[in-house]
Amino acid sequence: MSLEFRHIAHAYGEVRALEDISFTAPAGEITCLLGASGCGKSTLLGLAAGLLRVQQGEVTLGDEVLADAQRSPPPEARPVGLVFQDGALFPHMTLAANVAFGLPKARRGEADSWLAKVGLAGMGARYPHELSGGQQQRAALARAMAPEPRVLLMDEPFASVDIVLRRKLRRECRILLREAGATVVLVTHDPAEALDIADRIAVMEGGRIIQFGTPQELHHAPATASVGAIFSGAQIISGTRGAEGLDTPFGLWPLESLIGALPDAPAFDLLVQADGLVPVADGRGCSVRDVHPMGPRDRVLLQGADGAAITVETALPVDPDKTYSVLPDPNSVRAFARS
Ligand SMILES: Nc1ncnc2c1ncn2[C@@H]1O[C@H](COP(=O)(O)OP(=O)(O)OP(=O)(O)O)[C@@H](O)[C@H]1O
Repeated sequence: MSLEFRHIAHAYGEVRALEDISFTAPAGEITCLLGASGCGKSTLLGLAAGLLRVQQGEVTLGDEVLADAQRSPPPEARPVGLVFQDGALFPHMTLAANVAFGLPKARRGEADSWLAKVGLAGMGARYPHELSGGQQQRAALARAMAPEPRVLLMDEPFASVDIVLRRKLRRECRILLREAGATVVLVTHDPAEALDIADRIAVMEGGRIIQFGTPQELHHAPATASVGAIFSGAQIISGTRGAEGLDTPFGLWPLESLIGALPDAPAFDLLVQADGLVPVADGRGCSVRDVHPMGPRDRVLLQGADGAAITVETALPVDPDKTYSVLPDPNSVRAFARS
């Protein structure tokens, strides 16, 4: 059952947190809300969960209105499971009791099998303080999934887990969620996390969605340079229209380096990939600040005369005592008009 947000706007007094948000989290898929702190992710989740009242617009589940300015059922009356950053297990209850808490009496015996699904087989008799942070978060996931809610809302669910375990846990979590067929909306500020787990991503900035799409769609046609920059190795540098191409702090770039045509504007945000750039030792003034060997390639940080920096990943030898310019590969740079 898909969860749809229609023309949602929200303010906390004078602070406008969300402006005309519309998107659909498709049934059985994982949709990530991705954006920097304060962009409105948790507010959006809170409106669907019933932690906040809808002020403007509506949230629908399938054909039914879940909440609008007139209707705001409490969280427990919504067919929605919630998982928060800290798991928030009941500390005085065993894991099995935690998981059984949301189940009808006849189904309470299922708690142990839900714990087994998240890799906590045989741990039902333990208390939350007897578990690691990652195990607590797994238990919280089991508790949220056990009642088989049609929708699962997750706010930074892996944030309190250490980085090594986080990746493992979110990949396992993705498989479990897909198998359960739940419609999931997951909040994160970490682009790598969104790309790792999401079927679709809503990229948010300043209370708005600037692009909604699959990771492939965002990669192939980013709406802004900042959307393109969520991918590893991507970076944004400044450029202006020159007589024979683009003037950048790292040299003159020919128009052939562009993907598509140059927008009609005097100044640009240029989206470039670190492994699509070639360092050229031509004494043009970019100094070498760092050369970091990373296996097959080196990661090189070059600094232009104006202080701007660019990262280049290259298999070519780079001499820290020389100065360079940087040349992009043909068809590798996306130019966005600078507002
Ligand atoms: N209770 C509140 N009272 C006043 N302003 C609030 C309140 N809650 C959130 N805000 C403001 O609303 C905006 C959106 O906040 P929200 O928590 O939804 O963002 P977020 O993207 O989830 O941020 P984070 O990643 O830091 O949790 C921010 O400007 C925030 O300061």
